[in-house]
Amino acid sequence: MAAPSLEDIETVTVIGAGSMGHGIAQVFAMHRYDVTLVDIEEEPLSTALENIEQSLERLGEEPGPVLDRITTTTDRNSGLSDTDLMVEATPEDIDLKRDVFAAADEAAPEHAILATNTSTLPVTEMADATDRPEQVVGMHFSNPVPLIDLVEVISGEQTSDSVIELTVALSEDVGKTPVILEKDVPGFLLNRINYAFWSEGLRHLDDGRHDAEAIDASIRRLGFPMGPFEVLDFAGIDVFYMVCQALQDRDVPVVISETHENLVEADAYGMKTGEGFYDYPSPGEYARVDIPRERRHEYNPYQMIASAVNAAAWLLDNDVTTMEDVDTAMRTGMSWPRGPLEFADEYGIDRIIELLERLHEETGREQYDPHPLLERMVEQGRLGWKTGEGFYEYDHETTSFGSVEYERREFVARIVLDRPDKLNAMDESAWRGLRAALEQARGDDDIRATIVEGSGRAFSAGDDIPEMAGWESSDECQEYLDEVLLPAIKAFRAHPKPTIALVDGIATGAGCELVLLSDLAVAGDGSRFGQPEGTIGALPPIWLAHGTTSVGKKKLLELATTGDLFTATEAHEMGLLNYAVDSEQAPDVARELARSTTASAPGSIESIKTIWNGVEDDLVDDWLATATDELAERLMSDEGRHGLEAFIEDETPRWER
Ligand SMILES: C/C=C/C(=O)SCCNC(=O)CCNC(=O)[C@H](O)C(C)(C)COP(=O)(O)OP(=O)(O)OC[C@H]1O[C@@H](n2cnc3c(N)ncnc32)[C@H](O)[C@@H]1OP(=O)(O)O
Repeated sequence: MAAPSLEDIETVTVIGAGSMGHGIAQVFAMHRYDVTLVDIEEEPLSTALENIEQSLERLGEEPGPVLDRITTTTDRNSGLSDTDLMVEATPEDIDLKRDVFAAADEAAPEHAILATNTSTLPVTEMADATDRPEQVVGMHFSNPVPLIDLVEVISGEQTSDSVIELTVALSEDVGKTPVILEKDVPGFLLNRINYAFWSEGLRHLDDGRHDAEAIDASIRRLGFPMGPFEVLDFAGIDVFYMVCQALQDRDVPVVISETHENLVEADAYGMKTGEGFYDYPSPGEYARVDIPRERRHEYNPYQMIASAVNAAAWLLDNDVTTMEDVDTAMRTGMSWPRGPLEFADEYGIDRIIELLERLHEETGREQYDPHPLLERMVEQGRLGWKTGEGFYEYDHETTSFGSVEYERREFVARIVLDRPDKLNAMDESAWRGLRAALEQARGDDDIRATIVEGSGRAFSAGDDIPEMAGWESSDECQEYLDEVLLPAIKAFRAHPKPTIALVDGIATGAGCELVLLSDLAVAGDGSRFGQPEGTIGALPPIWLAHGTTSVGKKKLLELATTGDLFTATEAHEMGLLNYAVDSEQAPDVARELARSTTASAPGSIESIKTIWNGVEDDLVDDWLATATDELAERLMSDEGRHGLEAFIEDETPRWER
């Protein structure tokens, strides 16, 4: 039988007055529908009405007209006799649900649609209990129903297309965002991805490598309003336990973590019991957990994202749902700032696979075995932002400026110093290339931040020493400084967008000075910094003129006079870096920093930079000019000649007075 049209649906019967049931009743009643709420006893029904009233008041809605549209009854058959749509919201017990569906099939009019709000059980098995399987559909709301807009619309094996269409229209009519699951797979979309995501976090609590705070801090870092353990505490650790069991029952390879088991055994379900991963003031009383921000780089949150992406790939490759619906569901239903596939494209599909392979090797768990869909994407060059196509398509542009590569990745300009065999030493072509690349980024209104990095094992080892050794007079040196190096430095400082130095390796001499002059800087933990110019008979002009705005005098002079290399941790401690993180995470932390700056108005950022440069110029006065004059002298001195020659000959210079 053809499904009724949206206009034909006027009465809705909700079976079960628990937290989901009363929320569903409220939402339909708020949108023109006459609702009958059914439960086996009076008490849950009166509690449900009280809860609906309170919820409406909190939403600033007048309760009267909405409550007037809700009738309650303990007589299921009479509640169904005149219904256009049943939404079943009873406990997650397949036998119970099949009973409800069989009874509804008897009691409800022939045209009525029978929907289940199950979060995990097979819609098809409920449909089988009726003689109208084509009119049985999954309509999975999210808790709290009045606040979370997602509805998973699930097709059972025989659900008709017109019933799916109608369920989508109904969801939209009550202000919800529907996503469609063409197949009735265990966990549907949300819980399948939630399991993949949360279980990767939970695993670490068992082995003690990371704690809940560190993992929550790292996920918040990506823009999530709450970390996974805060969410589990809020939603109910027991509820997720039931989801895990239901997935297991339906042969999904699920590993329930020991920590999870222990919490459930101890009745520590989270906020509702006052205790879970965190403690709460009293049972049922929510207090936002204080997660220390400084712990946000301890764990790599992309491990959880990668696990979620793998689960999403399974859904896509099995034609269960669409890319857009995966991302919409996680954004709308779980408050992800971006969907898993959007995250994957940004991170790089090749890197997602690398992470998964490592996790698979570490755990042997099937959930981490990279899905063939991801492998096919890599074979096709669909790596995400970096190739202009991943799950989605992007505007992508690459240009070479001599040994400097320019790449536009969404809102970020990526400038790569690319002379890896010379540790990205800055010769004339590199300085000119840097300047041209900055110009390109400057002219692109869509670019909101510029990341400068090096290819290979260095950021940059500094100015090109053989090139410097080729200068024959101070004037030649001065001319180079005035026409090549200083204009590039000036363009770097005056760049209107935030500049972020991303270091993963060596940053010495002018390389270290570029880090000093960048607005923000992130380095991998294996990086080494230094100002060794004195050891080749030269001096570091920018370090001396600008250094004290970041580094104290004693440290600045110690490093300039000894040429000692120092670590990323030391660089961070002395104020040269915003973050020193493990190398694997460094590019992501730099990109996240770039994204964070997009919260500020581009004009404000430009003003902020202008003012800071002015303050620094006042402090620096004309010392940079003095330092470059001095450098030109030094390089032409006997010391300078000897030092440069010694480097080229790979000898230790001998300094005599
Ligand atoms: C005003 C002045 C400003 C300045 O910036 S002056 C330059 C200041 N910088 C320096 O003095 C650092 C010079 N480089 C080094 O001391 C060493 O490198 C490092 C300690 C940074 C790394 O040492 P290791 O890991 O052993 O690498 P490797 O074999 O020395 O270098 C690999 C290749 O890179 C070339 N290279 C390194 N730095 C420079 C440079 N600044 N200018 C030109 N080439 C450089 C080398 O020569 C070599 O090349 P090949 O393999 O052909 O021998």
